[in-house]
Amino acid sequence: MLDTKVTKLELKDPSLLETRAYINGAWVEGEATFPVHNPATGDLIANVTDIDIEGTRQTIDVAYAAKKEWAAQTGKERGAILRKWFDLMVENADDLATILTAEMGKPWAEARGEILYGASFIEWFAEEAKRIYGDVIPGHQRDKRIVVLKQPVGVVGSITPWNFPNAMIARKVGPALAVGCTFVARPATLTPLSALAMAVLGERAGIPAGVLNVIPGTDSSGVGNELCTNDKVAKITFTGSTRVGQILMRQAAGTIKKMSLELGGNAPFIVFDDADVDAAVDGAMIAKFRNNGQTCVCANRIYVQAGVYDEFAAKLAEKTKDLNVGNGFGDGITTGPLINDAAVAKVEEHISDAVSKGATVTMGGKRSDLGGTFFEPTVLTGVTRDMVVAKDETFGPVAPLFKFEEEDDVVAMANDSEFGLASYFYSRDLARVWRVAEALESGMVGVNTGLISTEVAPFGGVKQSGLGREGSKYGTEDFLEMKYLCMGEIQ
Ligand SMILES: O=CCCCC(=O)O
Repeated sequence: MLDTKVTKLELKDPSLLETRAYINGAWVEGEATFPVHNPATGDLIANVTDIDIEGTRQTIDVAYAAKKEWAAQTGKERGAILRKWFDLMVENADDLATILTAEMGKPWAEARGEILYGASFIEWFAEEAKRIYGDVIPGHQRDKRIVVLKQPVGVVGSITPWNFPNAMIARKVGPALAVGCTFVARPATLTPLSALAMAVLGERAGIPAGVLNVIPGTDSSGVGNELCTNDKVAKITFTGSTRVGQILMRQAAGTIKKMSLELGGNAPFIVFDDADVDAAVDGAMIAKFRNNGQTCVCANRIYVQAGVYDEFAAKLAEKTKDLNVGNGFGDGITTGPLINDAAVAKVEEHISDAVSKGATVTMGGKRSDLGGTFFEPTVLTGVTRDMVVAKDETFGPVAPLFKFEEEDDVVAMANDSEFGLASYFYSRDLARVWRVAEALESGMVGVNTGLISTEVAPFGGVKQSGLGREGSKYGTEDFLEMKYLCMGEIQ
């Protein structure tokens, strides 16, 4: 039962809980609002301004008008503002985490970790702002010199998901603003408050009017379509499902926009006989149960070689017992609720399909006694290729264990997916480490680790997991155009 009375959040700085849209440096109250609820309790946290297609169009105009002046600033000037923004995020990490947990459900400590992770992208790109280098190419004729300039693409439209309401925006807006683009952010309808709180701090950091705009709302497909078809938007950056990514790509084709797409995954996690099994169990716990399994890089298929299968399965089940499911504000909680009923239904379908085809539930397997969308962390053994979990991303706390015999077979099974975002494997054989790392068809490979996300590395996928990379020294490239000057001699 969803509440209709707003529940007050305990914040050191209550002004961070902003419910208005942020457009052209002003806080805009819309005529319509929409409710944001805490998925752990159903409590109403806020009624947020609902920006429609017309409001989106006006915001794009504003961002378009602001782009010339912002691009004219030096990298050092833009970087200084971003650095201030980073400092403010870190200073306010507790409150930002409280807002994040309230709207998304992840445990408060994990939410705080996300805030620092998000902030790290702002810091990284504050530094990169000074390093947008061009090139000088030796001329192809005696009287010619060739110079390559890197210029900001212009207005960036950003569409981000509910599972990382801070970090997914941070790693898009950081590079965009660093190189001189202006930004229109459309946060997920379920989690707009983290994005608005970031904008509050962005304003305090001195981001000029029109450069950063945040337009929450409910008409996701209408606003997405406007961002993708509006001539004034030069680039779309999106994190979300492959299905929606395909729609956006089709819509953006009409105006040939640059696209960065960080889409679905179905990550294999492989444990070879020669692995350190305890380390592999620890890695699997992170890769599988981080954010309650609701992460695009979460391990979705766990392949364990026959010689260590039983040991690994027993140890993983034992560790899973330590997870503590509950309201993310509770002490010692490691695992929050799933985001909504549809997420629970998908998890239940995947488990019942696997069990109907012969899998065994060795841990969890059902809704938690806490009710709502809480679900018991689950381990399944005896999982086979014909089960839905082998093909579909579960996006929930289910660890399905497949048994394999040969390296070639497991690499073939791991690659037997239209997705190619992340993969993980554990082995102590150096030759195998290189062989398997090179053979896996994914943009990122965790070798003897279950956690690969950092601002210093290029995050992104191959195949239908997306286009482009976020973070790292490569992270600015998708926000830049290259222009070459062919310089003739002046006679
Ligand atoms: O769902 C995708 C979120 C990616 C989180 C990360 O950076 O690890």
